[in-house]
Amino acid sequence: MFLLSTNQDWQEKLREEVLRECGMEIPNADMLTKLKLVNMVLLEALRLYAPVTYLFRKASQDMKLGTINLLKGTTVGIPIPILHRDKEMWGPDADKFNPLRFENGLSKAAKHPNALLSFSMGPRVCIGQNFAMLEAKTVIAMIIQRFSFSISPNYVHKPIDFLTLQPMNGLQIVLKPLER
Ligand code: HEM
Repeated sequence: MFLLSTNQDWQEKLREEVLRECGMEIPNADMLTKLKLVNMVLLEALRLYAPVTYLFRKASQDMKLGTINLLKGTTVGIPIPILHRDKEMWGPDADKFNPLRFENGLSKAAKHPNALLSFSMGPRVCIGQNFAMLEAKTVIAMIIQRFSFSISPNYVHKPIDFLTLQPMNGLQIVLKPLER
């Protein structure tokens, strides 16, 4: 909602897509798979503001990680926001909101196919990721069908890691009902 409020052009593109694929209906599974732009915007939001900011792993044995020697029992913290804004990995516009980077799919968006770590990866990957994406797509689609929205002048941009990443003083959005 924050990124669509501050990028009105994308809000309008998403509204066109949602109204084309769903009309004013509650989106069903078939419709949701057709919401490509909504998906791209959600992936870009998960890149710029990953809700889980750190992954922690413990070395189960002595090992070499790249050039670093890790002793058994060492805890490694993986700072997702730093990796998600790495210009070498994502390109010079890594700090910018650019959903088009996901145009050719998740694995082609960055130099490494698994660069997006919002849901982690490997054996402990988030088991709720497909559900979370479907839920978010449905909610965004249903809001965008009914309202245009912008950020309130009272909003102060202070993302804070409080178990998950959140806006420190809330996210004040101004909603305007769309006439249909
Ligand atoms: C945007 C929403 C979500 C995000 C960003 C997210 C992110 C993550 C991340 C990063 C992990 C790995 C944590 C780690 O290994 O340290 C994880 C694990 C997990 N997530 Fe999610 N998650 C989301 C939604 C959900 C939902 C909706 C469910 C359940 C319906 C769920 C269930 C789980 C479970 C059970 C694990 C543990 C998997 C394991 O360790 O084997 N998540 N999630």
